[in-house]
Amino acid sequence: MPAVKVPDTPVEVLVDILTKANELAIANGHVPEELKSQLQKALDIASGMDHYLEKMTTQESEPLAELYEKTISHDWDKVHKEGKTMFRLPKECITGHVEGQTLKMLIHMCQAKRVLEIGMFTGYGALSMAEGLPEDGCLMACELEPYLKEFAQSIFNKSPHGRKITVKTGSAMDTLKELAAAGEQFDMVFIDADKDNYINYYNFILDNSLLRLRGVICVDNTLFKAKVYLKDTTDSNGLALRKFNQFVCDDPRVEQVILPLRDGISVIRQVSVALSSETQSQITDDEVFRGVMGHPILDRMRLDGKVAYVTGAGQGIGRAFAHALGEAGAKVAVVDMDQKKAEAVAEELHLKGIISIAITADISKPEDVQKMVEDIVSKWGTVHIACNNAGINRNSASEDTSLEEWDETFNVNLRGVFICCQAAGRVMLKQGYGKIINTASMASLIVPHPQKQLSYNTSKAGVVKLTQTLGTEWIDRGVRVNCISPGIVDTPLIHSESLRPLVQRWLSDIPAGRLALVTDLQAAVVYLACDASDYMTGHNLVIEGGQSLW
Ligand SMILES: C[S@@+](CC[C@H](N)C(=O)[O-])C[C@H]1O[C@@H](n2cnc3c(N)ncnc32)[C@H](O)[C@@H]1O
Repeated sequence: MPAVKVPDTPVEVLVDILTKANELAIANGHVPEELKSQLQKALDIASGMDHYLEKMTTQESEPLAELYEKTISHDWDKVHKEGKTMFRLPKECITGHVEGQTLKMLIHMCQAKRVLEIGMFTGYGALSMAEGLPEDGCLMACELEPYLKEFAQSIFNKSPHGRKITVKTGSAMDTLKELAAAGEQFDMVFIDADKDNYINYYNFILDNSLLRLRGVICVDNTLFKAKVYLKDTTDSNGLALRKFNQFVCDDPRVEQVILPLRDGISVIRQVSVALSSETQSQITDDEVFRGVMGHPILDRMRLDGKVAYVTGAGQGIGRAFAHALGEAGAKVAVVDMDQKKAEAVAEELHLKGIISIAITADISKPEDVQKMVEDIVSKWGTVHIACNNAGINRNSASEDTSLEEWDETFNVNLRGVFICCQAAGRVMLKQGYGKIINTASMASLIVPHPQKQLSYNTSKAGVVKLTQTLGTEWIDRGVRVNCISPGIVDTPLIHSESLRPLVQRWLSDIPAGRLALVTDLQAAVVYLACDASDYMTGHNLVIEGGQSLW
């Protein structure tokens, strides 16, 4: 879509002045050539900028382009004269392409899920921001004019992101009061309504905690056609914005920058305020108040810079663990007997920007395990997180269980896990730090039925005892060993011919009323892998929808 210029930004004012000066210079025979050439150059620089920004900024989506087109071609005078809008709305109100994409980028950068917009107009900014929100994100747009809600809604309905937007008509201040009374909070607030009220909106948001800790306030038009800094300004909006900018600049609760984009966008974030002596006497200023090392709890669960491996990561629980550890920031070695599966999962992680490698290893073979650990150490220097997850399950009545089946199960489930713990543990003990997370099973606590799986149950009980023993033996050298005991997980393993008919039977034994999903286990592995769980060792973390309690 061809870019339509929105007038009245500092750059546009500059272009206007330079154009006039240039015309005067050309018309006046006494102006030196050198001055004319410099003027032309200044005009080229100023007039080319907006066009270049439009061209180099990611193109807007179809619905946004339609919204823009519909807004600028609408007869706003007519609808006002017909009494459909309270005020005559200038089409230049619209945020537009470059600013819309900037807002969308800010949404991504602060990972916002809940956004508040004050002053929606036809919804260009709202839809741009909604496009940047995750699927379960939401945007509340405040707009005085009911006519605009209908206008915008017809286009929101054409976008898959439109359903994230709720429009609240009426005075924005009334809506803010309602939201505060309901205890609502937002990750980002975009203020773009009546300029005289900017300070009131801003103060209300901060005073009533409508902005969550680490949230961001963006404010539009804060350069207001350069009037905020031109000495001869008499325009009331220009003066209101000058006052607003100074107020925010002097406010110790926040930091701000004004981006000289279009008509100026202020980006404001809250900072923790130095405590006054009066407040200091009322509160306990410790790590609970400030966060351990200054980190809020969710940040303490991040695994940035950590090196992890997950065995049996080619599918099911292991794959989910590999994704979870990677999403939390760790580099992940995806280990599986099946090379293709390991490579496929490593590729999935890579597509999500997670650093990963695929390693083929049979964990029942000590030489494979040794090589696995050596490969990881030679690639990434160490191992911090060892997820010993690979396991097998065979079914047979105990009186018929062969020694082959017993040995095969124990070789992977217990001996294999021990070999992995030992190989990774040696690296970890040497560096005085490590997190080992073994996959045990609810079968370590109860005897799942009616299927018969003696060797599996016994081997998993062994994993718990192995975990308890290593967990207590190694904790004083910085290595924590814990295990996770999932209930019956909906993985390819249980879709075998023999197990499928048992699913209904199992469901009646599970208080949660459903099988576990691999995603139900992901937070647990991240928790056990992160420093926030440092005081936990030798623990069996049971995640079974309550099944072991019935
Ligand atoms: C600059 S436009 C907003 C542009 C919009 N953010 C966009 O992305 O295109 C300002 C809007 O604020 C609305 N407005 C003005 N005063 C208001 C108030 N007190 N409460 C709610 N909305 C208001 C106007 O009707 C107008 O639609």
